Amino acid sequence: MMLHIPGVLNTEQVQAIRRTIDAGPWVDGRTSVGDQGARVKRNHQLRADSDAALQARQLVLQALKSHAAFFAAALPLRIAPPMFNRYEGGETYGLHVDGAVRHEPDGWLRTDLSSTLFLCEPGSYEGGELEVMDTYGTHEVRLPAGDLILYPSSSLHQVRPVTAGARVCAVLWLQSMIRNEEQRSQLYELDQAIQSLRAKMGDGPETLSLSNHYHNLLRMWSEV
Ligand SMILES: O=C(O)CCC(=O)C(=O)O
Ligand SMILES: [Fe+2]
Repeated sequence: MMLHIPGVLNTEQVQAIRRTIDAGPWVDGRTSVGDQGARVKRNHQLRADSDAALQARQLVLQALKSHAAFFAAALPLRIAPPMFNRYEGGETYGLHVDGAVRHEPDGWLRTDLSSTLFLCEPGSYEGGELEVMDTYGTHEVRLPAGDLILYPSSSLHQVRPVTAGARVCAVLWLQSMIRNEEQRSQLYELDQAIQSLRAKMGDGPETLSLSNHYHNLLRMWSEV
C-alpha cells in the first residue's frame, strides 16, 4: 500500500528544517549507498555526521512521533535516522532497490517501509518525480512541502531528473511492528474506519468492540 500523509510538518517546521540544512555540508549521495544504487544515484546528501543533520533529524523524528496518521499507517518499531537529499542541475536517482537491511548505530533494521518527506514546494523545481512501481503499475509522486509518502521498501523506484530548481527532501526507512504488508494495510483500514465511526457516533458498545478487535489483531500479528 502506498500512502500519502499530508501535513506531517507545518510551514514553520519545514522552514526551520530548511534553515538548518540549506547551508550544508552537502556531499555526493553515492557515499551512503551500495553497489547497485551507486551506479544510478546522482544527487547530494547532507553529511550524515554534521551538526545540521543531527539537528534536522531530531526535528523530523519529533514530528513523526506525534503524528497519529503516520503511526497508524506505519506502526513503526524502529525508524532509521532520516537522510536529507538535494537534487538539482539534472540530478536523478535511477531505478533501484532499497537494501533489505540497514546497519544503524543501534543495530540492524529491516526496511519494511520507505518514505520521502518533501521539504520544498512542487512549483519550485521541475522534474524530480518519485516513481514507484508495484503490481498496479507506476505511481508518480510529487507532493507539497510537509507531506510524506510511505511505500513498501520492496518496490522498485526512481527519482526522475530535476531539470530546474532544487528538490529537497528527507528520506527514511523503517521497520514496522507488522512485517506483513497485507496485515498492516488491514489494520490501517480498520483503524481509519473506527476513527470515522467514533467521530460520527461517539464512543459506544460497537466502537468499543471494534477497538478491541483492532487491538487483538495487533497483539496477534505484531513483533515487538
Ligand atoms: O528522493 C527520494 O524521494 C527517494 C530517494 C531514494 O529512493 C533513496 O534515497 O533510496
Ligand atoms: Fe530508494
